Amino acid sequence: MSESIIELVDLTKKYGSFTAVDQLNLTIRRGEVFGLLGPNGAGKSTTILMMLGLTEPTSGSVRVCQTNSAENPIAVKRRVGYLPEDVGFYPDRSGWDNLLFIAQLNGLSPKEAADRAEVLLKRVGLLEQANKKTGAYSRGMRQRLGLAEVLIKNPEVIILDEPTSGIDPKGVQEFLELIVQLSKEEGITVLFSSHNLHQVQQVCDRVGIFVRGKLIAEGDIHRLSQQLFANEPFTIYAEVTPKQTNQSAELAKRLQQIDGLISLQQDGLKFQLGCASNISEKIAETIVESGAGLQALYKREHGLDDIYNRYFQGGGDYA
Ligand SMILES: Nc1ncnc2c1ncn2[C@@H]1O[C@H](COP(=O)(O)OP(=O)(O)OP(=O)(O)O)[C@@H](O)[C@H]1O
Repeated sequence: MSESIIELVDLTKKYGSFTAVDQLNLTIRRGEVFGLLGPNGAGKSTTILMMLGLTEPTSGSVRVCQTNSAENPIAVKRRVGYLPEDVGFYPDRSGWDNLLFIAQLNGLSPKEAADRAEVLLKRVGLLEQANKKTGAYSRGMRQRLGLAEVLIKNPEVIILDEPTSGIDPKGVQEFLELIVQLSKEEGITVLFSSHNLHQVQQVCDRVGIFVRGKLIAEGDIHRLSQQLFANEPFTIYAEVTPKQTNQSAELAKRLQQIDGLISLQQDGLKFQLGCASNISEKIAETIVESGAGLQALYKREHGLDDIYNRYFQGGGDYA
């Protein structure tokens, strides 16, 4: 197992009597893409600010790249790149000028800065628009330039806070692909904070579900799914065309008698069957024997949206 690069131990942040982050324990390993997932106000940004040493924990500790962020924020800042939700640029200067300025602030010589800026603008797909003023950049272009700025100091970790909000679907896809590439090809650890389940599911190796300052679940999606849906690991979907009236009600009764069927939901001609094992064959047989037409039958693994919804079922506990 690779070394841990972010370690939070009993990390707590209070604003007066309000607890924004509540005894958080989390370890993120080098090279992982970790998704911090949670609704608005869950405490994601506060946790990120503590990782960066930009706000002090009330208690507990946070170490990033083996450095205590509260005690030595400058050392952490040198090794960690942070892309906030909205990056500020000089709007009447070009992308190239903005990037060069950041490179020089990070101590690169003019030659190093120019060389690195060219590599990074190419990497984020902005080389052709490098001379355009950033005031005329789209939201997607701004985020890609922001990523280039973050990468200029060769960080070991990048922290992205809602990086794709407001970008069009194609731009989102390109941005997500870039993140995966950075992680896989350059071994950069990525912390991706978002409330977009599908994006997190697409790029993250592991996720942490965060609600009201607490981490209520953590792990890879497959394992979380196994934990939560232990009794019904399979969901099988069937679509039928009844050939007689009332046939679908009759079919529902028959399906309910199949061994291994745990739950059945019906929406018109569509059935959703929670099953203890893969009983697709038996389901198909039952439908055909009932005389109804079988239009479609497919099995789906539980995804992050099922996991998230399951945690929020009965809401009061978590939401
Ligand atoms: N400086 C502050 N003073 C008082 N309360 C704060 C402060 N900063 C954050 N909070 C509160 O702490 C809670 C967590 O906020 P935080 O911004 O960390 O959540 P989040 O998960 O990042 O949400 P979002 O996705 O909306 O940014 C919220 O209830 C917020 O109102």
